[in-house]
Amino acid sequence: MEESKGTLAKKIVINSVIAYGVFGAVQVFYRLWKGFTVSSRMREVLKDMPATKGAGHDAPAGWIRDLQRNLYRLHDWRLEICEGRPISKNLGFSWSPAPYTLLANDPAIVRHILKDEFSKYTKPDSSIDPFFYYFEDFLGSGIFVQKHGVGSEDDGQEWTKMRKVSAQIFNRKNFNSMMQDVFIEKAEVLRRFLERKFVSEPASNADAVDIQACFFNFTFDSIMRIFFGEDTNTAEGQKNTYGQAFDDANAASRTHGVDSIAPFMIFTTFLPWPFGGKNGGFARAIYDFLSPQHRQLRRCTKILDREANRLVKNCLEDPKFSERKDLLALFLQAKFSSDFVKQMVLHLIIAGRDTTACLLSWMVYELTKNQDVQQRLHDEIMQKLPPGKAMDWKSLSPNEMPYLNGVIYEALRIWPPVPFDLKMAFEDDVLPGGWKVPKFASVAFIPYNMGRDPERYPEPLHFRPERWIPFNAPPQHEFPVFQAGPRICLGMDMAIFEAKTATVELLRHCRFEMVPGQEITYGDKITMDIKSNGKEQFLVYVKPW
Ligand code: HEM
Repeated sequence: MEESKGTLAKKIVINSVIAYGVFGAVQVFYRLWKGFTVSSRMREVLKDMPATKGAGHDAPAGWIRDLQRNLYRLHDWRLEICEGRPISKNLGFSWSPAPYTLLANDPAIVRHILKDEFSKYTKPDSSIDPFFYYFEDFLGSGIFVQKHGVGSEDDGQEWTKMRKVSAQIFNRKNFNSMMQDVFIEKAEVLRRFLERKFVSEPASNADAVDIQACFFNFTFDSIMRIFFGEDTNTAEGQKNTYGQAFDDANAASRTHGVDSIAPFMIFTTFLPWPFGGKNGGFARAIYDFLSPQHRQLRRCTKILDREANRLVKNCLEDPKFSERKDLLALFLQAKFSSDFVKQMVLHLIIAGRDTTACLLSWMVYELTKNQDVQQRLHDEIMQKLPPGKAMDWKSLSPNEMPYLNGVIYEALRIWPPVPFDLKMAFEDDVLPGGWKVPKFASVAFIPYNMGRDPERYPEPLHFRPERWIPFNAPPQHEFPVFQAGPRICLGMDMAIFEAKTATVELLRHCRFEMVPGQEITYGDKITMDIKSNGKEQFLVYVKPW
């Protein structure tokens, strides 16, 4: 009796293992078959579109090796492989819909995906794109990762709500005037800090200032006050828990996202549920658990959450709550839940802080390379807005300060803070020019390439603010540095105003010179920062005029 019970249990175990083996094999086979069918169809639809330029780029995933070799100069590589083609393709794997990417440089196509057929193209699906999956892990489900249109489960209602609420608050007059005062005050703090670093000839390396770090501190301090009503002073070296956790989480989500591209493909395609499958199953949970980067991400998101709770609580308990004009208070006064508000604010920080700091860093880089431009800009500032004269939206407008405006636009053109961006097609489509797009292909628009197109901008690498005088705002789809269409950047005016304020305040007093011996390139983040001799920094000497 005992023996037959044991034999029965053994049989059950063996049969279960066999059944699971068959079930698993069927799953994997089904996924491969489905992936193969979808990707064959994508290739068929794309057969008339040229591949990007490069050996092997015609073959499925044939460009990946070339990409790996060129990662350190990614944007210039893209410029070369797309040259002269309104759109070109990078075919994905034969057994998966990922990563089929179409690289567009033609304004008509950009307009089509971002505006005319807006509802067909949205954020990539995190079950196809691991990078996006970890971005969501870090950012939760705020405005940046919300889908719209046919690719979203709620027909874009959540995104519409977030966009509406933030747009109303961004347009409020009192919020805008508060913003203006904060930027001016924080720019003054930075200027005083830099004046303490003044050097005379000859300067030594010990006197060098990492101006990029200064700009990241400036934009962080400004945003903390505008969004949270919190007074931080990282510009003068003060440490800040929220800022540190934010930077560390951002870096960890990116590194872990890139590292997990290959394991993600294996878990989702070759492992049966529940060990693998959609979103990677247990295998992915274990992989994440064992990864130091992912542990770092979890640790930081906990800190961010704790800090955000503290800020929300302080705000609600503030006796002056009803008079406060920071974004957090405005959201809470409008009775949005604190969870919604925490996410919104986190997204606005990621949207607004690094982008503007990158713009200012590249602008100073160009000013150090083009001392005649720096001199002319200083002259305009001393003539129109000398020290002591107040700045506001009007006095910084393109009409009042055309050269300053030209300098900012020229920096945005050559060094767009978001140099590359993509959307995923959630329906078959046909682009202007007759190019067919299959469902699940990603379509990228590339401000870096478009700003360096010699037909639109002759001698594109020459920094010439005069190109923008007199100023006619470029059509969004021809200059998609802030994106275009219904999802155009909400903070565009704020960013340009912030950059102008800082530029005027600094250039009134300080002159910048590049520290010699730096090999300047860009980093590999979503926002393009400066790398000098392999480090994320840009060293300058600060001198009086
Ligand atoms: C030079 C500075 C800036 C640049 C170049 C820039 C660029 C962009 C780009 C390219 C996008 C589209 C991203 C995507 O959905 O794929 C975007 C979206 C957005 N930006 Fe900016 N941005 C800048 C500054 C700011 C600032 C200061 C804020 C305000 C906090 C801000 C708020 C937003 C928001 C909320 C979105 C999402 C809009 C939506 O999805 O509906 N940005 N920005």
